[in-house]
Amino acid sequence: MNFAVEIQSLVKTYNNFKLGPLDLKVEKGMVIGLLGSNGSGKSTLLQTIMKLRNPDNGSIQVLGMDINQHEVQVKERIGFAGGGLYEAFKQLTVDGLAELVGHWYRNWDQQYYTLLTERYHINRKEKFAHCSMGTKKKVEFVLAMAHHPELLILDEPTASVDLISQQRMREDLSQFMEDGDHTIVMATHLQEEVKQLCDYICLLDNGEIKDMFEKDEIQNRWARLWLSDLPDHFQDDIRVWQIEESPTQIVTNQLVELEKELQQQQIEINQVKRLELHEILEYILQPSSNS
Ligand SMILES: Nc1ncnc2c1ncn2[C@@H]1O[C@H](COP(=O)(O)OP(=O)(O)OP(=O)(O)O)[C@@H](O)[C@H]1O
Repeated sequence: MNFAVEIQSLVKTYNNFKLGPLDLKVEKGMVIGLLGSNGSGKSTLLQTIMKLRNPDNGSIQVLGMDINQHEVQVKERIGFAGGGLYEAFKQLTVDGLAELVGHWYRNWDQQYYTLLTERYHINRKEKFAHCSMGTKKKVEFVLAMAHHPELLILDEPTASVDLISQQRMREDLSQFMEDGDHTIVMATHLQEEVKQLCDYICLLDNGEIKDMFEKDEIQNRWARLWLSDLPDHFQDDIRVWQIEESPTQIVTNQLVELEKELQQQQIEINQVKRLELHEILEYILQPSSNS
């Protein structure tokens, strides 16, 4: 299989935090959302993939090449936004930054850069240091897009960005994905972003991958059911994640199978409600009361 990112046994430690050991494979043509609470290690992971942080252990292949051995060739093909990458050059104007960044990439597209700055209402004459937080995020995004990368690595690309620009970014990212060979790995806290863009979700918890799953599949599996009654033996059923009384409700992560069984046992299902993504994530991060 063709992977855009392949990580094996990655470990990165700080004084009070350890990322990994972690294995991750990202198929080409997919959008992977990295989700997890503040401090779970999303930025550390993305920055380590980009070699902005040195891992203690492990190997990272990006677009089929070892990032350590082929850093320049690999980075030519990646668009990265996040991690305060341009703070060191903050005395430059946006146009000045673009000129600098443009020299790093053979595929730099000045016309596309200009079009994007207009689309996002960015004042190209403004010093980067003077740009608002949201504008800085938009500049990072535009610079990442303007050299037509194959892989986008984005760290909360729309955080602090106004709603209209957020929507435009999502549209631009969807368009970016229309070429089947493109891939996005993005850290996000926004449900809207996950809903509109992501194929897979990788859930990080305290530096470890807690789960990785297909977004549509998981949303079909998790539900809350209101029942007329629940026989005792369901208390120990691993498909039943949580039980509540008055009225009798259960949360399941195996809706189809459980519905079938309840019907066979002639237990009346009064209502079925699919869970929102944030509810599902909360359940996954908590141990099941039936496990
Ligand atoms: N340079 C550093 N030195 C020491 N500790 C660090 C450093 N950078 C990050 N950390 C710690 O590593 C942990 C993970 O941080 P990281 O920024 O990767 O989390 P995150 O999942 O991206 O969080 P958020 O959602 O808030 O952006 C945190 O405990 C953080 O304090």
